[in-house]
Amino acid sequence: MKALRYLNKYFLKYKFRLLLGVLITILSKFLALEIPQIIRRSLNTVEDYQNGVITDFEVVKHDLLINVLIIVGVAVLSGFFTFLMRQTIIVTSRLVEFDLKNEIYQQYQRLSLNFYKKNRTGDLMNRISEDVGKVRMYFGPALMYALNMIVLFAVGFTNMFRIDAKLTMYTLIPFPVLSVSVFVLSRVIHKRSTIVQMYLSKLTTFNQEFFSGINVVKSYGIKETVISNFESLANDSKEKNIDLTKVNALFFPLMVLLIGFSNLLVIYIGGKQYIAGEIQLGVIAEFIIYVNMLTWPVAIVGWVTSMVKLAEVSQQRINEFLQQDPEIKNKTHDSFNLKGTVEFRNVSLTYDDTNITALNDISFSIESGQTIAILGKTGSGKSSIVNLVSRLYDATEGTVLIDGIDIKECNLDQLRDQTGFVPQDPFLFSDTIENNIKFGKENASTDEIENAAKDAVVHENIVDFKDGYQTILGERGVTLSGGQKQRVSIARAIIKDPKILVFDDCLSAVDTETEERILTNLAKVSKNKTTFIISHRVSSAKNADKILVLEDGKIKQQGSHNQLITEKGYYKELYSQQLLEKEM
Ligand SMILES: Nc1ncnc2c1ncn2[C@@H]1O[C@H](COP(=O)(O)OP(=O)(O)OP(=O)(O)O)[C@@H](O)[C@H]1O
Repeated sequence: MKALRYLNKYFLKYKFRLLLGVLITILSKFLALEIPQIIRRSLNTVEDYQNGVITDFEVVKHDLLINVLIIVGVAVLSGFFTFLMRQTIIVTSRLVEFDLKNEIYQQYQRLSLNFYKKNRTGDLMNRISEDVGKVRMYFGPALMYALNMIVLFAVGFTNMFRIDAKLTMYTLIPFPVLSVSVFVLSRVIHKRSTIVQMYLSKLTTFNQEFFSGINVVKSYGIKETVISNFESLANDSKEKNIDLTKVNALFFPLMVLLIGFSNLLVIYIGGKQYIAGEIQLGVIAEFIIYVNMLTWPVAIVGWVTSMVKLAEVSQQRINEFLQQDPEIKNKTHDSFNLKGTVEFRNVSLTYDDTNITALNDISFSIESGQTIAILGKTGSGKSSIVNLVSRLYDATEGTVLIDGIDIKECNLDQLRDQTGFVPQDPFLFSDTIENNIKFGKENASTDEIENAAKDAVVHENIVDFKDGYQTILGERGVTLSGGQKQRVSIARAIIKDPKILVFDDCLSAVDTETEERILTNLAKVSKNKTTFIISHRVSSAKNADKILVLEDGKIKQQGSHNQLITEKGYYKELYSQQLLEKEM
């Protein structure tokens, strides 16, 4: 129950609604328990008439009519209260579900990139859907049934004892057997449903990865392997579901058997008492109704226990995420006027999941408004530098300074707000091109959008589409080429008009002519902006104020284009090689 304590704040938040629900439940059960008593009275009246205690048939008829009307009235009222009970308690559980989902989603937004690398997407989705669903069952149905049971028991048994203590004792004989067997069954059900849940998670993750990697699956012709892997996973899942169904199937017959046994006892013992003249016929009828009314709540004890247990496991899984502190914390919300000077002072970065040292004692600086190009072989650490500038990661050693202030002391939201980042592998949402660009500036005008697209040299491509800027991308619509995607995401960064612009190898998929045009536009757009350009091409770097050449996480060369082409090393080699390619 420890994990579920987390939810107490929601009990407090919705206390009035819940309290109302509790009152309504009590009232509805009180009403429902009136019915057996009225039936007892009716049968007793009939018996009294047969025995000559009541002689006037009209009195009997009148009594019976009144009782029937009361039963109908009570049933309607009890139904109405049951409706209200659901409206209060179940609706509250839906509100809690909504709050909890939002809370988890907000936490997902706060958590750092490392968190997403450590946890699989299927698992992240399951916690926000399946697990929250289980927790809702604790808040809604479990609470409602538990309340139902308590009221039915308290009132029902009091009534029974008051009428006939001996018959009540006999009637109760099967109840302990019932509760123990239900409890044992529920435990087995609980264990098996946890396994079923685990397999469901595995299937979700498998499918999610399959859909994301559909291109690879198709192009590598590994359809058969994927189908067979899916089949084997689905088969395991089916086996586990059948295991669960088997115990579930035992549940109902067991209930019917025990209810039948209790009924038999009432009829046998009650019958003997009736023959002995100790009770009237109506009491037997009343008891039979009680037995049927009370057996289900006993069975539900086990069900509720298992619901609470499942909710506990789920809440524990949710808490694991909710209680995780983001690795990248925003220490301050003080606003600052970002100018864009960036300095790396003896910075090293080791990714803690892979233990790879991507950067090793890096020092350089760049003034506000300047452009820096970073070149180097693949894996040399280029992206890692810009990851630190956007504070997607924190340096393991050394300091990154923005405007002379340690980046960890800067307002993170503002820093990211003032940074336009075009990643190596751009991501576009399944939305219109316009909205994908506007993502950089929500209230951008049509002119601003078009200008950004023109600067990114993608406007001509967009207007060629039938729906122009309203063209839907992704799963539901058009698939852009790699180069078009890169340029739409460049437009998204440009429209943001940030202080720091980062282009992480985002011109790799465009031809050199388009690259030239984009670079010319960027030179204009990035005036007064600090710009990072990561590239494998000298053409992207040559106009930069400063060029860094990285090798194995270290700065090998540093300087301007004119300096570096005279220096022996990677840059000169690359320059000569690319010059040769151009001439050929
Ligand atoms: N998020 C990460 N987590 C763990 N290791 C990483 C991560 N990003 C990069 N690395 C590792 O750090 C090293 C440097 O990678 P980085 O992406 O900075 O190189 P790069 O020069 O940008 O390469 P490329 O030109 O191929 O994009 C590589 O060995 C890579 O495997």
